[in-house]
Amino acid sequence: MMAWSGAESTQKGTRSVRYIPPHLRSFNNNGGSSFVDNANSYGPNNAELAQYGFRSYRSGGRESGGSGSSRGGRGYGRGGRGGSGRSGYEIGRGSNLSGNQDVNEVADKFDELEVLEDDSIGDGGGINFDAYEDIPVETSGTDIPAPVNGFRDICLGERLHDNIKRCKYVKPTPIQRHAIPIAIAGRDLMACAQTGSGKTAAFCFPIISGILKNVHHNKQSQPRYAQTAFPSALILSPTRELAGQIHDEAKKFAHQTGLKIVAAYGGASISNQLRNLERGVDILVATPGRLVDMIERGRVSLRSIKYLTLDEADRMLDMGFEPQIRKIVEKMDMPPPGTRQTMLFSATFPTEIQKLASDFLSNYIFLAVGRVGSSTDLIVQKIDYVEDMDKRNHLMHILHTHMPNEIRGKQLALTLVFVETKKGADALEYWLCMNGFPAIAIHGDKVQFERERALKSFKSGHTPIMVATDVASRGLDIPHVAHVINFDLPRDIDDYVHRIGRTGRAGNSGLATAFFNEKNLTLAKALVELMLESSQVVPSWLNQYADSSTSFGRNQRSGSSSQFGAYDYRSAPSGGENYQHYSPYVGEESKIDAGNMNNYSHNVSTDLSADAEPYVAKPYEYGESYDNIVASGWD
Ligand SMILES: Nc1ncnc2c1ncn2[C@@H]1O[C@H](COP(=O)(O)OP(=O)(O)OP(=O)(O)O)[C@@H](O)[C@H]1O
Repeated sequence: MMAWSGAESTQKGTRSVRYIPPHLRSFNNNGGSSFVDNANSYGPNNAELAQYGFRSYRSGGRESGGSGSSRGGRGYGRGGRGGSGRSGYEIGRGSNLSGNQDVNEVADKFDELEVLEDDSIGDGGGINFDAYEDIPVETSGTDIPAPVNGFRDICLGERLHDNIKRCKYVKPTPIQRHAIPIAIAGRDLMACAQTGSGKTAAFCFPIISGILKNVHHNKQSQPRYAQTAFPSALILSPTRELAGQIHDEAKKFAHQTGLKIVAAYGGASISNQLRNLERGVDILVATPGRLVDMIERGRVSLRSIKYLTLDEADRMLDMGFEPQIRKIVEKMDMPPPGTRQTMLFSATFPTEIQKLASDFLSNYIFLAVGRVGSSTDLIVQKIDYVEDMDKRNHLMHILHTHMPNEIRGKQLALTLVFVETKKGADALEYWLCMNGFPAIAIHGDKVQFERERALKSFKSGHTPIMVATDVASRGLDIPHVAHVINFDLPRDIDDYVHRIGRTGRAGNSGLATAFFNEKNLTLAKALVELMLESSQVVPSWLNQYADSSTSFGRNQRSGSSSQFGAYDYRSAPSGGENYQHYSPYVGEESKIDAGNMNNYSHNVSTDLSADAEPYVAKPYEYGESYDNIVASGWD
């Protein structure tokens, strides 16, 4: 029996208590709510769902003998598992929203897009540049090239300029204004800028432009060994989905240039990827595991690499990925720093990672747009105190409040819910669907086909709620994500920054709600500091938790703070030597309330490392219901 209280109903002769969210209690009087007819139905009624093209999943669940309980996350392999190819709920049929639109359509039809003149696109080409007006920028290093105001101020080549217009990018974002001239000048770069601020273009444009300028030289210098590919540029990403996204973006930027961009990531057919490589490759976008595999098969050589980029660089160099990145960068045949150009990008850059990263760089420039690791003011952050046992109830309340109302453009606003574990993601997805909320889960235990289908279904609005682990926390640029909910808060504030950064992108506003309780105590201080930096209202109870907690705040993490908190570790008096190592994984382990959280397994590595080198950590000894900590879904 669910431990919810509220209105009462009679079921099978016994008095049972069911929960009705306060704001929906009036529905009883109106007679329009499913709450009146159905003791276990908490979702919006069919009429509400139909309005958006959804078919309620609720009745199906009950007919199939569902107890209405939210327990029992196992064995409900709807759709995704076993490959029936359909989710239990069917959404979007006949919808006038963008439900059936293929999300890749725009990329596929790029050819047909007009190259508009600047003044016909409008001021910001869809980006709210006012939001970035006052952002402080700090650069350090020697001989720093000056920033530019417009794309035309840099000689990127006509074809690239045309493609920039096709993308409707009128003005460079601040990170682009500063990073592109630095990269064009051939300098190594460690760049930190807020989520959704255009870092992808900031590293893609100089690479594309640089290869195009040297195309003749590149062709001549490329050894012509059969079957081995010699890319000129390598872009590494921590997740398969992000690699796919960067690949798609780079293809748009390199449209009609003749450059060949190939993606190589795990979970997808290696033979197809190898075939693509055989046709030639200038820019290879890869996840580390699949790349190592290809190199070891002799199908890729890194000896012609002139440009190396690590996107989400701090993630790529943390404990999950670092050995593999070192192998790729230092132990294969890649030219050394100084010979190749290396660029590292992320929204967060803890100092210890900066130190590691400097091994890969030569005389580099450090660039921080905004404070290192800060979140953008465009995201309204809300923190609710919610005990574990109340989380679902509270989530439902929030979804009721927001979901039926919000339409962004022509599409229903999307909600992204982050949970800690893969099983937790499946369990919550199931529970939401059982309660009439169209949800789909994405995590590292799903096969790639399921992951891609989940993402596509979410992006298109077919399934406007996605429950995700950290596999979806970084880099993904999904339009219309209006709300990010941290159902389970991460243990690391940087992960929080990346998660909430799935909304409030490209100058748009967004909302991020987090469920906080005493288990998240170690995050309190950093959370308060982050919120204050981005002008958020901090609840007084959270301030009290922050004051009482002994956790590290952000300043301690970054080792120093300058005017606005940007920080190049080289500028510390001891070159960063006095930095206190901070690991979110050490100390207080998050003990998950298995009773409430339904088949949660505690996994010490975040789900992002599912795309990396097999990483086996010590299992927590919480009892038999917890699995060994072996991340799966390796490349
Ligand atoms: N100059 C520009 N004008 C208009 N839109 C832009 C411009 N630059 C980037 N964008 C758009 O802004 C969005 C965010 O860009 P991008 O995904 O590169 O952000 P990011 O900084 O890499 O974010 P994250 O830190 O989450 O990886 C994308 O939809 C991109 O197309």
